[in-house]
Amino acid sequence: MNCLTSMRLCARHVSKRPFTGLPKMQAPAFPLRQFPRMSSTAFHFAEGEDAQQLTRDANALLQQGWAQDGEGMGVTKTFHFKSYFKAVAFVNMIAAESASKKHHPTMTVRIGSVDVHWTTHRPRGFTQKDVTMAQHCDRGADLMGAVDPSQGLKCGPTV
Ligand SMILES: C[C@H](O)[C@H](O)[C@H]1CNC2=NC(N)=NC(=O)C2=N1
Repeated sequence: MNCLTSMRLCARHVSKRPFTGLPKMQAPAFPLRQFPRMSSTAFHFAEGEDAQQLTRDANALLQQGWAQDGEGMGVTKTFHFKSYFKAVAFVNMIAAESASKKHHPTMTVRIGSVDVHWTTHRPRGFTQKDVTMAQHCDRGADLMGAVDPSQGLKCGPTV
């Protein structure tokens, strides 16, 4: 054991080494602000919205299977159908209401399902319009025979 590996202080080395202070703090692997988001219940309401009313409505939508989007700016839900034709008919039903209300969702159509996302672009955020349109989707889905996810048409071989 020499003077560097032992815990004993060696006057020869201690005196020759300049004091460099405490070891530098290591930066975290990623900036703390980019830490993965915990699931959050904070919606970003657009300017001018009635926050109390919108909070009640947003919570009711969450109870109906809607989920907050990643930014808290809107809500998303996937509707399932037994045929592609029904999925497309559902999209058209939403499209008709969107044209009439001048409020448009982002939709992804799959063989037996439709993803719907409601948010408001101007003013930016979640609004009563998104709530009204999401409620319209739920009513339309019931009328058009939306099914449980397990019953929806899936791509691939049937077993
Ligand atoms: C002029 C027109 O009514 C606006 O651009 C509408 C169109 N559709 C819209 N749809 C959605 N989702 N958000 C909007 O802010 C919006 N604005």
